[in-house]
Amino acid sequence: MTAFTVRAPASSANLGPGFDSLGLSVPLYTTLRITPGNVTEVIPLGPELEGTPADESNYVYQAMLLVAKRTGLTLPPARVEITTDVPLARGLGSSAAALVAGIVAANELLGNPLDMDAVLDVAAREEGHPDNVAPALFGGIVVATLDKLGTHYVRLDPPVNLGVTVLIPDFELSTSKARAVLPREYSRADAVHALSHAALLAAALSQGRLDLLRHAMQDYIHQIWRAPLVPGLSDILEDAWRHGALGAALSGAGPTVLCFHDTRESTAPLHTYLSGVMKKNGLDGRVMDFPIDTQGTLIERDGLIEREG
Ligand SMILES: Nc1ncnc2c1ncn2[C@@H]1O[C@H](COP(=O)(O)OP(=O)(O)OP(=O)(O)O)[C@@H](O)[C@H]1O
Ligand SMILES: N[C@@H](CCO)C(=O)O
Repeated sequence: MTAFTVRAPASSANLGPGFDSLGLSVPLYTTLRITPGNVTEVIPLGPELEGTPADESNYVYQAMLLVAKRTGLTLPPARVEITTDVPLARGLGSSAAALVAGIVAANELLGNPLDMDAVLDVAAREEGHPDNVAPALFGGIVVATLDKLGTHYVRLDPPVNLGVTVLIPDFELSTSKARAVLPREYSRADAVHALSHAALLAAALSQGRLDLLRHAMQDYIHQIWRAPLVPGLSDILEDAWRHGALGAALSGAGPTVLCFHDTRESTAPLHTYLSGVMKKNGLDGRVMDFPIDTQGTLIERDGLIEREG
């Protein structure tokens, strides 16, 4: 078998009330170069991956082993080079990109025993929720559920004129720490608020109703509990619309904050506002605009790009 490359995108999960069930794909990428050979080598490259293991305990290789476990097949030896421009532990799905890239690479190495729905199910079960792995695999916006019957999803093409602006603070917040602050139980009023807003948000995104995003993205399930971990978050959720945002949310488990914008409008006022919030809170970081990635995970072999999903 010849060498091949797998590229999986970053993602932003939850989008406010769609906790553990709604996410979109962001065009920053984790890339694996897989070269079949006589020995297995795992080689993380670049500053973002400094400190990640250069052996089979690396999360990417552990993801590859999940396919061997699911199928009962043995992974052939290969050199696995890993690069990424997804910032780690910032709420942009770095672990999901690594997981999906590893699973897709192992599936390819083994002759594709798993179809894409099975790839998603392996990834969602490992991550514990499908809201990052589904958009990382399929691109676009994905609504997904995970339960004992399997992983079910609907992929939406992003509405025209919808872009994202992300504020990526210069500090890490692990998903496990940001989940530990959440309550174990919620009231019926909170449950009804969450499911009605998540349903409205999914419907609004599917119909291109950008006017509804700000209202539909209200959330009391996770953002209020996580706000103390993310200086400035409460202000941004309250005020970003005054500076051109169509809606705002904590991205995944944070600390990145995501705003939707209309691509026909300048995002300069939003950038000025978000940079000001960071400064006021003594934070460094980046504010960046992105389209929503629509390609998801791709395999490239001999210059030919194959669509996964
Ligand atoms: N390319 C990679 N190679 C090896 N390990 C990685 C890679 N990408 C992510 N990881 C592991 O995943 C951890 C980050 O996962 P975590 O779930 O805390 O945050 P995230 O996935 O970036 O954010 P979120 O889930 O909130 O969107 C890193 O600290 C690292 O251990
Ligand atoms: N839905 C997850 C996404 C982060 O992995 C959370 O908010 O904890």
